[in-house]
Amino acid sequence: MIAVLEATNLCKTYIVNKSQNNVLRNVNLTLHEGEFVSVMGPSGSGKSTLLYTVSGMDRLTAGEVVFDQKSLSGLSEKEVSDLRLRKMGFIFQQMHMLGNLSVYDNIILSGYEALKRNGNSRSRSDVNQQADKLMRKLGIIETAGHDITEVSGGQLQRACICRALINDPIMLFADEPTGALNSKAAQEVLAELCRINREGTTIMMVTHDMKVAAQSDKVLYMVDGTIQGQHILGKYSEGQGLKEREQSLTKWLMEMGW
Ligand SMILES: Nc1ncnc2c1ncn2[C@@H]1O[C@H](COP(=O)(O)OP(=O)(O)OP(=O)(O)O)[C@@H](O)[C@H]1O
Repeated sequence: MIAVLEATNLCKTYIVNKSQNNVLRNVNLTLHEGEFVSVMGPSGSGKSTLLYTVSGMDRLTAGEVVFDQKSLSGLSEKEVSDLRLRKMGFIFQQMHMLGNLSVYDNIILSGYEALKRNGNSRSRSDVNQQADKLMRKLGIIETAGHDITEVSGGQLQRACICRALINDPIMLFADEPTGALNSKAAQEVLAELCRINREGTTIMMVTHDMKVAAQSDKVLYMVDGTIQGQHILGKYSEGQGLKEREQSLTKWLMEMGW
């Protein structure tokens, strides 16, 4: 199996008012191609910080992250930013859509940015076609011209998934992607993530929701800046054995002190 992401002895320390907060303490982590891994744990245990440091959004204090066989610490800020734009996609609970643009324009924006920076073989019309294809696939094509205030939370989060996929990333990073949604919309978004993962995209997702994590392949449990354990569930096929997966995950989470 090929490793897409490898973090070794990862440390992240914040200094606030001269006091040191060791948020990540020697974390080791490997994600292989095609894996769907959830990160759970108590509030403040460092889950989001882990996601931001391994994806190069935040610099490490110590340790190493190798993404797609490149060490992030050996790259300049610009190179890390280019790598994020081309190879990584991001989905957040606070969706961070631009209010003055339509749903469609929000989706194509980073596609155009990648063209501008890299001048690769794609044209604007290829980006437009990709946006169109993704919006149809995720069932939101009718919202293309809408203002972002004119669509439901579930539609907006599906638009965020389209935006994250516009440059065909090899990996998606999702921080509480269902956190702001009702349970029906959350399940729809999760079903899309599972489908995207089955098509080959590696996913790392932070979630507080056991039902959401139960559909990933593996769950990591963080406490106080370290990974305390992992629970392997295997690949989920829609509609199959979800109850048993939820039961086994709940039992394990209880053992971990959740
Ligand atoms: N930019 C920052 N500057 C200073 N401290 C920070 C910063 N970001 C996070 N922290 C601190 O790092 C710790 C871990 O935060 P983080 O958001 O990673 O936890 P989390 O497990 O994702 O929490 P939650 O489940 O509540 O979202 C917290 O103590 C937080 O206050």
